[in-house]
Amino acid sequence: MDHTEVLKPQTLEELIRILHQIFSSDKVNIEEVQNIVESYESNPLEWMKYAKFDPYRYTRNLVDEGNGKFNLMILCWGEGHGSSIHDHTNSHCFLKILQGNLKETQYEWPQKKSNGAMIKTSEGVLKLNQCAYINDSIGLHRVENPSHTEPAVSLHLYSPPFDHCQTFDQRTGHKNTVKMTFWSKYGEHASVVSVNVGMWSMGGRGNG
Ligand SMILES: N[C@@H](CS(=O)O)C(=O)O
Ligand SMILES: [Fe+2]
Repeated sequence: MDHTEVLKPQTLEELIRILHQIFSSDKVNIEEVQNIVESYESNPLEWMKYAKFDPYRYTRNLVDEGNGKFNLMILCWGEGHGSSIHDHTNSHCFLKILQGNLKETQYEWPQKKSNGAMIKTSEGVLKLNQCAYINDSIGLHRVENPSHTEPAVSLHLYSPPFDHCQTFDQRTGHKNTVKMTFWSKYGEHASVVSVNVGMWSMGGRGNG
């Protein structure tokens, strides 16, 4: 089916329906997904039930499991919160701003035996409703809420879904594998026991 004529989704629910259709086929048209995700106009009333903040780290809140084809989640970034430099485990990563701004810095993969500072390839600020795309062949990135007064909220789609990634030390290029977990699922707070400590190594104030 050709989706290029699809009208702009009027609600988050409609966006999710369209994403299910698109990802039911085996070939993903990156530009098509990016355009549709970008054309949804963020309405906080539609996503606020997923937007759960932690005072110290960004949170990952699962919205939809995409029939096994993708994970759709809402990330909540308090003032100054950021991720470590990381990869995306061979998946597609779409990142849309629902509220505030996020700064994205991209890096080259470090050379196998290198032991020096990682090379920055680009830097930019993503604005409301913008949708960025990255995958491992484009490179690595770090995402930060640059504001010290405003929180930020973003919508992320990963296909295929993954639950671990590699993080990198900016000064040495050394890497670690970390497990990624959800702060909440479908708007319900994940129980305290299921919150894995692994996620803490991804978040923080841009330390990694
Ligand atoms: N890829 C990160 C968020 S970001 O920094 O792009 C995550 O899923 O937690
Ligand atoms: Fe990322």
